[in-house]
Amino acid sequence: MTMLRIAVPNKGSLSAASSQLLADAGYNARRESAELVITDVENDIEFFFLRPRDIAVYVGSGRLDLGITGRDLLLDSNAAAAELLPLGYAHATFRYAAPEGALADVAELQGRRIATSFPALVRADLAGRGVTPASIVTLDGAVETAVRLGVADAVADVVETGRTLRAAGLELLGEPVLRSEAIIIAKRGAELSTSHERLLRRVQGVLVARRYVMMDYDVPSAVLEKACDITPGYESPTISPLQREDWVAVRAMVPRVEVNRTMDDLWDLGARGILVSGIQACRL
Ligand SMILES: Nc1ncnc2c1ncn2[C@@H]1O[C@H](COP(=O)(O)OP(=O)(O)OP(=O)(O)O)[C@@H](O)[C@H]1O
Ligand SMILES: O=P(O)(O)OC[C@H]1O[C@H](OP(=O)(O)OP(=O)(O)O)[C@H](O)[C@@H]1O
Ligand SMILES: [Mg+2]
Repeated sequence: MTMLRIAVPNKGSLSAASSQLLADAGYNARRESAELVITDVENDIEFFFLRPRDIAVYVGSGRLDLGITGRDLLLDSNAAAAELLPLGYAHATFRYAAPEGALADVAELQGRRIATSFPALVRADLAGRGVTPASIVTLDGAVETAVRLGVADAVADVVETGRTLRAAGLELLGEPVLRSEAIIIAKRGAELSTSHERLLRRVQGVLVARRYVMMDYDVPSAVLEKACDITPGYESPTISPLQREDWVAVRAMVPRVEVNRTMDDLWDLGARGILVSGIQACRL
């Protein structure tokens, strides 16, 4: 069996969180310095550190088995690669923007010059709307400045907080073109081997452990059904007997963001001894 080969972002917004995710999944993908390739002998995997924008190209060509990149970068690449798993970080939207008060909606991009680092994505989106721009000006970054410097009338760019846009005197135009986040990709149509699947399962385990906590509580049997409606668990809550009659213990996974509301609801229902603990790792 050949070694699994994975592409990992070497720079930018995706880089640190991707290395952390792999480390949490038990892989030795820590770069001491500027290594371009790291071999994790124990797990029989090679990690190739590449520019996020290039990762879809390598994976689409079949030279690397899997890669971590951004959904927006994948869609802009036209590579023969497909999304396998969203990773829950590097969340951003991709949007049009124009000088404040200049344009009313996306249709008014007709006949305008649009600056972007994602020309294929923009071309496809505008074609889908039947809008023909005068030109698409492809820039490497700091796209927001293109309007002020007179090389474009509007921009299409990654927006997280919107701070960069506002600072450049631009306002959003229309709804987001897409919502992006970090994703794992594979060659389109490729069959997944057991070692691919093992890596995906490990990463999924980390994501679930990050998203959920374990909740334990005691509740009168009379309201058990209502309690289980509040904490349905990931699959199904575990119910155990208590020595105290007419009470049971319940154990269920709860989304981290809902922990406090869930505890309030359980308390109001009559549950007591509510304990919350973190999940270190899991396979579900
Ligand atoms: N401010 C941001 N917040 C969240 N995600 C972002 C942000 N900027 C870029 N991204 C996302 O990061 C991914 C990689 O983009 P890129 O490699 O250009 O990162 P970057 O942080 O912009 O790096 P660079 O410093 O090289 O411009 C893209 O999928 C993009 O959606
Ligand atoms: O909505 P915000 O929170 O302001 O974030 C969005 C900005 O962040 C990224 O820029 P980056 O700093 O990577 O510079 P770049 O444009 O040179 O890539 C992106 O390209 C936007 O410009
Ligand atoms: Mg950038």
